Amino acid sequence: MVPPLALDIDGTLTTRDDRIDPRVFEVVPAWDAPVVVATGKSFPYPVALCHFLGIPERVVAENGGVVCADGQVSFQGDRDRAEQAAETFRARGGDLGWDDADTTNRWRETELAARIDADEALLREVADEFDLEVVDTGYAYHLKTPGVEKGDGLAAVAETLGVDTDSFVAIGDSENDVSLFETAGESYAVANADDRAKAAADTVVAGSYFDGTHSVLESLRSASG
Ligand SMILES: O=C(O)COP(=O)(O)O
Ligand SMILES: [Mg+2]
Repeated sequence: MVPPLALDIDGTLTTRDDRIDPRVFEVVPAWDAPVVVATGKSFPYPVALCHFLGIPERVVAENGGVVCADGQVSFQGDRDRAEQAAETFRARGGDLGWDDADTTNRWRETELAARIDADEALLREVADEFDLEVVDTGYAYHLKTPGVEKGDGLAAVAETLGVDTDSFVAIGDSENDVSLFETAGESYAVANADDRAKAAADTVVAGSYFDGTHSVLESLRSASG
């Protein structure tokens, strides 16, 4: 039997140029165990990914802020506080960096994200004042409630599914995956992962992006017989 999976999206299911690797559409729907998509992106993104993969919506979004499994959704984190902090950030000359449509934050319910070229020092200063934290995924800065983590989201999904968290294999690439790695029984960082993710993972694989993820999935599949 293959193990259940907790998969990050950006940097893990993607290519170097931020596209979903086409092999994801072959390998993930054929995986014969639950797959949880655990991301910093807002809720509609992993839901859409599950939909178009043809797999059940088992999702941790917004770094643990939104958790969905078996048709139930729950929320953790204080978006209003993040909004207030963002207002202060803007008043001091900061810019979250999105256009008017702001599809990055438009559907975000528990935190806010800033573009990776936003003023990090100012964002951290303001976050401190509002008792929020800044998480750097390499793709965006997330202004979030401390203690809301992907790992707790995975634990909640695992409980809903009646599956032990220890049986999960997690694969990811950045500091927002550290809690996921700690919660899952076994964890892998892809080669493009940041230092925190690499330090937290049981194994750092040689391949980058989905090449690395694919190699893990292949070896799990052959080990399962
Ligand atoms: O939303 C981000 O910044 C990164 O998303 P990820 O957690 O899927 O890598
Ligand atoms: Mg990632």
